[in-house]
Amino acid sequence: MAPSTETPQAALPYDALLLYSFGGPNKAEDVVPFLRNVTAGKGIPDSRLEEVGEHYYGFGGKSPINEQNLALKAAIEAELAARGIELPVVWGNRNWEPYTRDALDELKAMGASRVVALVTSAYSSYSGCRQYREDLAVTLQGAGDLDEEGSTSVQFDKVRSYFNHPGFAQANVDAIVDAYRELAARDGVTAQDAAGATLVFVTHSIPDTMEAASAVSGATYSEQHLDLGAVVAERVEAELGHPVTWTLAYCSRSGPPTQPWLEPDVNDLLGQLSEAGTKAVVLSPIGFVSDHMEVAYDLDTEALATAAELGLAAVRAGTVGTRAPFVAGLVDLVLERAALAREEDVVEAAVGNLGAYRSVCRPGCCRRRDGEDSGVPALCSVGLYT
Ligand SMILES: CC1=C(CCC(=O)O)c2cc3nc(cc4[nH]c(cc5[nH]c(cc1n2)c(C)c5CCC(=O)O)c(CCC(=O)O)c4C)C(CCC(=O)O)=C3C
Ligand SMILES: [Fe+2]
Repeated sequence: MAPSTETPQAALPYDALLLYSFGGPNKAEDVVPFLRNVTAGKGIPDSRLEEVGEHYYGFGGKSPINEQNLALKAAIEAELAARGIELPVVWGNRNWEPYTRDALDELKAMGASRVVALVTSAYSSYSGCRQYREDLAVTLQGAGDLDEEGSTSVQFDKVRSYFNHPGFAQANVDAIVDAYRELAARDGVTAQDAAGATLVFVTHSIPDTMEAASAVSGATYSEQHLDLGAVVAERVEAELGHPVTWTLAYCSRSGPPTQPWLEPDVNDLLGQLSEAGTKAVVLSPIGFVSDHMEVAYDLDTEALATAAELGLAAVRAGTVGTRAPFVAGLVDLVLERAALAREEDVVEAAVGNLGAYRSVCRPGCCRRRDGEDSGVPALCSVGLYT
């Protein structure tokens, strides 16, 4: 943890931090209502929903995501306390309890009037940016806390997309280096095979239309991953002391088969690597911040089984979770957002070539489809319907 160099007021003008996440079911009875919340109006085929339901039932109907968010909340609170910063943290989710509305009620009960929101998605696309900003606006609207001019009884600002923040990058480097060491220590894996393992970054696939629309934020969703991947791979090489071949693959595709989504799927990619003579892989879920169901099922269950069938030695690297560089980085980002709100000059730290993302979203940022005006309001941009 960083030494206490801040003042208790370092987070002003904010009264509270909203840790804003996806949510997931806690028990078998929650699964269907949760999936209904996630997919309302999204045109996902029933067959896909039944299949995803089975992924959850295979884990007793309980997603690990809620406990992981509580752990992250505790880690952020500890980091704030260690730096002597006074800022209460409230947790809310788009798709399950505690809902965004529960968090809003809690914030109002505390008397909070300015809140900084931190979403548990590192990259900029509809799913990781605008969909949260819309949910916030619609929730405030439903509570009678937002008028047509965009005035709110509680004012929300958002921490920028942080995929290229140094803390997120470093926590991923550390997790990948650990994974290479685990691979080298594994029975039956030669030192040469472990050193030659291909580094496969994995992220959530999105429809091509969503990928195209994400360009408004500065670079597309996939380009953001490639930019970070280059930095992370270079640091991994430096730490391991040998070259590393890396690539990017996708998981968790849904939607009808006729709709193009980002490829290659991680399972297909493993097949291609194996055919080309690769003996070992490290799978790094850099698209996710914790080991939730998309990681526990799509990677640990499915992709590791594919690797085993192919005879590939494979280790799945950890997500950033509550690793110290990540948590410290999140607190740095909150303080950066506060300094921007106070209109102070700040250094917005970023690795790679894309530069720091905007804290106030550009008009048209991260729509579901290019040029589409859904008519849904969204907060944390220059206008309510921009
Ligand atoms: C980019 C992205 C992230 C990464 C960024 C981030 O981490 O936020 C992410 C995370 C997550 N996605 C999750 C779960 C689901 N996502 C679904 C569906 C979809 N995700 C999409 C995108 C993303 N999703 C998209 C474009 C769809 C299609 C529908 C739509 O256009 O919105 C569906 C419906 C069924 C299915 O088709 O899989 C489920 C159940 C969980 C919770 C896991 C748990 O419970 O532990 C988490 C963290
Ligand atoms: Fe998802």
